[in-house]
Amino acid sequence: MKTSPPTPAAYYVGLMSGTSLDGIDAALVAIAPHSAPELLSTYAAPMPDVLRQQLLNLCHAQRVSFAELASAETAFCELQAEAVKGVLAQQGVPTDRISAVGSHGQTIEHAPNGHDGGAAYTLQLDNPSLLAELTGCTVVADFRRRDLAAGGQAAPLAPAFHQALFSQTSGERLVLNLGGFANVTWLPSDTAKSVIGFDTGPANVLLDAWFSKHYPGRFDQDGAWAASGRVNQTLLNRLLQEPFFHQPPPRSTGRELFHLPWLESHLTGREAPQDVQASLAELTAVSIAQGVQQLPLSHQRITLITCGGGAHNKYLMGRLASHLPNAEFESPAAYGWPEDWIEAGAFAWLAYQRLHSLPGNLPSVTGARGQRVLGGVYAP
Ligand SMILES: Nc1ncnc2c1ncn2[C@@H]1O[C@H](COP(=O)(O)OP(=O)(O)OP(=O)(O)O)[C@@H](O)[C@H]1O
Ligand SMILES: CC(=O)N[C@H]1[C@@H]2OC[C@@H](O2)[C@@H](O)[C@@H]1O[C@H](C)C(=O)O
Repeated sequence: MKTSPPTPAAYYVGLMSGTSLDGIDAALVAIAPHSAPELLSTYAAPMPDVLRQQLLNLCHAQRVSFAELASAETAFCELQAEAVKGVLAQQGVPTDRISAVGSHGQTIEHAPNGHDGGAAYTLQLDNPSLLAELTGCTVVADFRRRDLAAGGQAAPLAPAFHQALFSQTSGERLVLNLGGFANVTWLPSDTAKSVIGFDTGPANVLLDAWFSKHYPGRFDQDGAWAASGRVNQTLLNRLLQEPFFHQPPPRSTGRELFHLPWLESHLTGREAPQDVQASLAELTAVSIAQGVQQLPLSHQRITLITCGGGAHNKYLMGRLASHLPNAEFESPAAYGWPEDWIEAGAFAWLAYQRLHSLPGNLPSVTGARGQRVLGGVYAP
């Protein structure tokens, strides 16, 4: 009997600029049916200070002009094009080998439940038409709004990719993303069961904001400043009263809720700054541990695959280990995916799903009425 040759892998680029606004990550990914996506090369385009400030001004802005919006969007798309060209040059791959670029865009506001009874929305700044023009690649973009239209939270989307990525391995696992916000994915060992995933709350967003208020630089390297402080239990308890932490899934959040003024509204002004930093790290660790405790874990010991920039924060990882004593921490690098590239990889995979008319969301995670094909296609 003749067997047909295996379908060769197609190349996709995933672009992610997360809520930390530290830069645009580009991942070149080889994807073939029935095998785990393979990471071929990576490129990080750092966010220039001017663009970062422009984007921060747009996040939960009360008043903004269309000219400011357009200027930030154009600069953002130019940086995305630089990231696409950078990741291809790294591997010597010509543009015409790329099936599509999956672009997440920059989240500037996320209100999946609406505000004050208004319509639900999630806003990602992006210009896929310009990106197609600048790169000469097919671009897939606007991944979140179809899930929202189907009654979902539009986030987190990465759990579907986590399932695809780790489907070749067996056993119950958790994937934890420590980005600006933290989200957790439960992959059951029994594949007949549904994946569970949700945002647990802030991860780096408040740590970065409080650090930058006191020191030059964007983040507390290895959590050294937090480690020099002591957790203020009264402050921590006050922060944990935020209703988001007590909502059952599906749930997702963003900068519109957790921002510097939110933190400052809980301070008396008498706290030592380093104690506030330690308490913020504790808030992240405790809210993640509380999220994990809600999961229907079938084993006492659990493998926790940790990704996102917060995985480099030694102090935060130590606090997590202390609140999750039964967890065995594993790096996704063991699967060929270093911790900083999973989210960009997710948007390469979502572009693949779109071009093959396959669903991108998991209704068990987002709460959507059903599976949906996510994103729109912009020809080169
Ligand atoms: N060595 C380190 N020590 C402490 N923190 C670090 C270190 N390296 C990275 N980080 C943190 O990781 C953050 C960037 O993480 P990442 O790129 O995963 O976020 P993101 O993609 O913007 O987030 P999100 O998942 O919310 O979209 C930095 O802002 C910083 O807070
Ligand atoms: C609306 C939005 O951009 N949400 C981000 C954010 O960053 C982490 C967490 O909050 C997650 O919900 C999501 O990103 C990842 C890529 C996701 O959708 O899975």
